[in-house]
Amino acid sequence: MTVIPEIPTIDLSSYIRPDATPEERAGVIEDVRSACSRYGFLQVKGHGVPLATQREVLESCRRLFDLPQGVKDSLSLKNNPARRGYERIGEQILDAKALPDCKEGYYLGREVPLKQMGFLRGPNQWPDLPSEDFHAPVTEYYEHMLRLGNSLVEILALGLGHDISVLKDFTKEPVVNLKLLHYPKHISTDERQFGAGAHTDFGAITILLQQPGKYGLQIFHAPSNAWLPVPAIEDSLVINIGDLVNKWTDGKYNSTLHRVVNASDGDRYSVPCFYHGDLSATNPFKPGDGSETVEEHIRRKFDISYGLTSKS
Ligand SMILES: O=C(O)CCC(=O)C(=O)O
Ligand SMILES: [Fe+2]
Repeated sequence: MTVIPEIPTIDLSSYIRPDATPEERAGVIEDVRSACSRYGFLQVKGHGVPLATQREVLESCRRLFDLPQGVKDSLSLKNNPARRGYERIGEQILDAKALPDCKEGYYLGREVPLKQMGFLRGPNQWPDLPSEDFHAPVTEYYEHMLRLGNSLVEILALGLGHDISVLKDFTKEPVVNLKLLHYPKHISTDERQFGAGAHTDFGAITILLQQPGKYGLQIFHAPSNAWLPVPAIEDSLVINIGDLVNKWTDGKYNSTLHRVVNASDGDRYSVPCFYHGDLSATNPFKPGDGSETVEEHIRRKFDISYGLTSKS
């Protein structure tokens, strides 16, 4: 009988703490390496993101998605070359064999001036909510994601046997985007309906905050041919490898198929943070391998999932 494993939980404080010893850091690097090569998924605690900040950003999700539909639609990502803003229910198709996703979302990222606007970079679209209810908590969470994302890519590179200097171009001006998500209660009886259809993430790595207790995320475990639920535990963040790192490591670090079916008895909120990296970077682990740039790779996958053309 195949034993269905649990996704490992790793305490990152032994790497992040300024006084962590080289042995402690090496232990974390090895644990992350093993989790990435076995599952492509892990959970982390000791990540340094205050619990109050996590709670506030989830509250901000609720406030945003509670706005009237017309207000949300006026902030649509489809009118925005930077792809910042609102996605309505059914607007994204993550699995072409399933029905459109039963979720609504909202993309945000680093504030880039209008004159430098381009794919995945530009000014954010801010909803008309008091700053303390939305802008401030979301920005605070975002700053933590930047810091944590940078530590994680460092840990990944070290685990692959590289010096962190290989990340110079990749982390120069990294595109790191947040997506606020809302899954309404799952009421469909159609087995092709998911909150998020089965997919792998497009970028380098994803850091996911789930609303505590609101199960729904499942990852595909190929050896046991089973979908494993990922626990939604307070103060625990889920990290997963995206297609870029999968490609750059020839599958050594796997981007694992996952999907969401809201298993709770009500709304479920979550906040993935997609660390894509500098858009002009290519494979930091094998320079000059002729691979696509980060931008070419993400643009292709992202725009297809929204039925957008890849020109603007
Ligand atoms: O909501 C979740 O738990 C996961 C979302 C996800 O997989 C994604 O947005 O790529
Ligand atoms: Fe995902």
